[in-house]
Amino acid sequence: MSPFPKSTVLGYPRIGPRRELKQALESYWDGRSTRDELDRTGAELRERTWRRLAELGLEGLPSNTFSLYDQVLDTSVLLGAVPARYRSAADPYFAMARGTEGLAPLRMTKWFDTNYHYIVPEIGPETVFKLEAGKPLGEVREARALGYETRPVVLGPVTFLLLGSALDRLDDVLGCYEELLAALAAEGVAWVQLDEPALVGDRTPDELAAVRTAYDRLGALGSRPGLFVASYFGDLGEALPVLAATPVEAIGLDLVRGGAPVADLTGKTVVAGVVSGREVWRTAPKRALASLAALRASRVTVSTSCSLLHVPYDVDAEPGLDPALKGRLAFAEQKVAEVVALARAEFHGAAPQGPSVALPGPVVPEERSPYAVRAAAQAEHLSLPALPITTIGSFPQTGELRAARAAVTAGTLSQADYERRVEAEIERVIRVQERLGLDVLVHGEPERNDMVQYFAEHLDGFAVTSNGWVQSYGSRCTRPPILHGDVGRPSPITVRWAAHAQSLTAKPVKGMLTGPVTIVAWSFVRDDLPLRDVVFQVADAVREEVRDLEAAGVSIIQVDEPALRELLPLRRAAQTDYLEWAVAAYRRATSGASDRTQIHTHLCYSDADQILTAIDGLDADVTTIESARSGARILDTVGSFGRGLGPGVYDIHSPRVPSDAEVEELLRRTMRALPAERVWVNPDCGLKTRTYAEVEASLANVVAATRRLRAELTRTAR
Ligand code: MET
Ligand SMILES: [Zn+2]
Repeated sequence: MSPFPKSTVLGYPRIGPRRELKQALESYWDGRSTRDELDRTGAELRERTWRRLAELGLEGLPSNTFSLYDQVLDTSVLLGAVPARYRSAADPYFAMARGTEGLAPLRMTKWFDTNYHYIVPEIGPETVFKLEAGKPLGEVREARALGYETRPVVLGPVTFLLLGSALDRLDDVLGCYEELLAALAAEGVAWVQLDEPALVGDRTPDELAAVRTAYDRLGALGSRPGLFVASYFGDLGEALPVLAATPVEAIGLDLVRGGAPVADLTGKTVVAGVVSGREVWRTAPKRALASLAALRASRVTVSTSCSLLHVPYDVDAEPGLDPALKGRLAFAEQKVAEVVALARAEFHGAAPQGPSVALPGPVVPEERSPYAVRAAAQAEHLSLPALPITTIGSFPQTGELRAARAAVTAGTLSQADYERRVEAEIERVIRVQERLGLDVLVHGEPERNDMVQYFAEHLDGFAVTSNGWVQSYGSRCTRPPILHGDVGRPSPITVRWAAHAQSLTAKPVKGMLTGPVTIVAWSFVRDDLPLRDVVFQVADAVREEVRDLEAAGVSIIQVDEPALRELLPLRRAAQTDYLEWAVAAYRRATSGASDRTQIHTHLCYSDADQILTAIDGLDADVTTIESARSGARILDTVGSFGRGLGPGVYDIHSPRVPSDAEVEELLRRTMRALPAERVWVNPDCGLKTRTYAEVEASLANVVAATRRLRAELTRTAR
């Protein structure tokens, strides 16, 4: 077996340095280009990545890290786990990812504690696993034709099955992996990378036994490539000795988030993740070299702590960043260079230091009255109908709006003209909602490029990038701001837009803020302060904004915390502490509101079991939460909290317009579980990725369904 290369990365961004893949996908989905054209863009991006990694001096190049949508979905396809209902679609792959006219997409959820979303494998008793190895083999051949030998990266069997809640199918799936390894060996592939990030969480003895079974069995294969099992996002803990006792030749460790391995790994290659794939700060060379030196292994390879999928491409594509800050930053390209330098032990000099530490003041939230008192004050102040209909905040981000923002940046549109356009868009959004008959209106967030970036642009202590895109799901990317110093709010941020919207209508307009945990979760954060202190600084800024909105006459304020679960530590031992301070930060941000101001919060997933107490602890008057795609479970859990609840009545991730009958059915389900006076009606999430045609048709059906149920309520009341 050839030795493992001295330097590698676990994966690389794939959306393209100028988001070429995004453009190509969206053009294909809109029917403006062919599948061939899409595939050509894919091939160009793969070629560019391999060439760049080789130019930078990286020895071990990965392949099969490209994906047209998602690497977990690719694994479902690789193993033949394509549910029967998608097989006859024109393009089954994208039908699973995005749905079609008549077909809902597969479920999507967040990838461990990142903001990347994957498509959840759907595995049932009827699933027949069958290897379809075209993609990994194709990429190996494609790279070889360009002169590069690569290491295909495939999601490992244990993590794949855990994500699909089907570990009982291990035996069947291992048959496919055996076939895959044999095919790769026949192709002359020296090493394969099997990703097992699920092993850094708490695993049961049965699950650890599955790890042993899987890798003993794959290791026993006669003809196979070297096996490199990569873990990331934390410490392998108990899984490390299990894995080390199997015949796998190389083990990948996240030495940024995880601790130094206790096990003696003599006989193995350790692929040491000392360059963070999650953060944008330059690697401190002393620390990295010390972790490398501490390893007891037969061979050590320098690597990233996880795939570089989670950082942008290139700091040098950021001419607008302050040079002092730039000197502290490393994006994917710079991180590859760091890996190479560390592997050559040529890493000299210290990474430049950030600003000095400033601690936030003492945390003493001023509590609001108990819910019953608040609810009475709000009922009197707001006089809403039964089953109030609202939305989550954003309305379609039209091409005109995006073009106008680009024109301001380019200097061809004045700030004043831009602001007039935003006001016109707010008026349009208000009129649409009035015409449809919604009860609590929103201004539509047209001024926001993004729910975190917009706040970052208006707060001290943050920098924003112009090209720092990171993939969130499918073709969607975000540009996480960089929180590099102390946070402050020099002046009100959203008040003028909310006040403008309220001036246009007699109905209540809900003010929209992003919560402190989410702002931090979706930013790259300074690493010289505990995360908790950073979140409290942001909470104080949000608190000032809440107070100013209230003072401007806004009676309902939504503070979104869709990322609350995302920062949850993967291991239970650390979770309680996190949830305590996260809840405290939210309450600090919202508790300055008076009793008659209604505080809403919004979470975009229903798989909330781990954080139920925390959601309760937020003490929001109304919680809107995703639920349309995932059944009634939320009703049994969050439904028991005794405050307002709006389980989403339709999925906004797909262009599909829900029928009124469908919405009615979901509403009936909610009303069987909750007293009517606590039920709110709303979509699963914000509408900014949809078109006006989709939004108006969908909301019209929501209103029709709600009105039928309201009429029934009035009849039973009589
Ligand atoms: C990801 S949650 C989004 C909430 C935000 N208020 C919106 O509607 O876009
Ligand atoms: Zn949402």
